[in-house]
Amino acid sequence: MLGKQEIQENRILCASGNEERVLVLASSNRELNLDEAVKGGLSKDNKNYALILLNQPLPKFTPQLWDYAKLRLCADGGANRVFDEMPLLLPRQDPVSVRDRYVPDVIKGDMDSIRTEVKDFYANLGSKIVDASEDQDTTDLHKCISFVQDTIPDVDKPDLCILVVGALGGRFDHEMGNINVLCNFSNIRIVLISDDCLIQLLPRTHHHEINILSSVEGPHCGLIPIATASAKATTSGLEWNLDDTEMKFGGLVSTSNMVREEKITVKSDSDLLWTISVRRTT
Ligand SMILES: Nc1ncnc2c1ncn2[C@@H]1O[C@H](COP(=O)(O)OP(=O)(O)OP(=O)(O)O)[C@@H](O)[C@H]1O
Ligand SMILES: Cc1ncc(C[n+]2csc(CCO)c2C)c(N)n1
Repeated sequence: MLGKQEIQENRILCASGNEERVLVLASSNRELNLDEAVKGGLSKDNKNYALILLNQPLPKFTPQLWDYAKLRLCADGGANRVFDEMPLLLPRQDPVSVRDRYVPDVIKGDMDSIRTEVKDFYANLGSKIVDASEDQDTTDLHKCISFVQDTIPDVDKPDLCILVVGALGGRFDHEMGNINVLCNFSNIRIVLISDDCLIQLLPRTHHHEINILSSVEGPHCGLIPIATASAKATTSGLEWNLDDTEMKFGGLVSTSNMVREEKITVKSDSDLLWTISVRRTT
């Protein structure tokens, strides 16, 4: 019954305790936002997110997300991106020392995209290399999420969040595969982040309260039924709210909606994707 569902606060990306969203601010104003994050209680010790980097151009705030992550994984060719692009994202630092400092904890995938020199480089610096080439039925992102799920101690799981960069804006089959992973692991808080938007799954099992940090995100947003039609979805805080409204492909899906309040509430009888734009100031 919807009325009895537990409320799931969206604690992905807000100021105190929701620092990843603050870190996304780095795309517009790095100094201010990191200050803000520290004021919000940010320290390297209280992070509980894993960062997964895919084989796509790295968003410009990747170094900030990296610095505060508890575990950093590259999905196969994602390691090439860290090797090639981290020095470019930090142009004022010595490229050799950037490479030596930004070493993934884990590289996992079917290993058909990572270059040998990159694999050897990170293996020598202590990365755990997991060759899962025998599995040709799940994507490298899926393999990495499984790794996190199997590795994080149970005590940390309730707060676990996985941030994924490089999931959007590329090949459509890959993008759909990446979104499918949100559905494969609907019990884990996974956020796909790009320079343009965030995407996460809102499972039907919860009522959701999404705290908007309007200095970094919005106003454009969307709610999209993903696995099946939503017979009834109800929202508050949006320009075009739903009121026990049906949503389905071939009918209504809520795109080009706008955030109107700091807190958005969502309930639905089927899983929905929530997406919101990331602000650009440059
Ligand atoms: N163009 C893209 N768009 C979106 N996601 C991508 C894209 N390319 C790669 N990825 C993501 O990065 C992960 C690792 O990429 P990589 O190129 O190593 O995968 P792959 O399995 O070798 O891909 P391919 O299907 O091209 O053989 C993929 O599992 C996917 O999640
Ligand atoms: C029905 C079906 N379609 C596509 C693939 C191919 N595939 C899906 S994930 C993956 C691994 C990519 O690293 C590969 C090759 C499959 N196995 N089954």
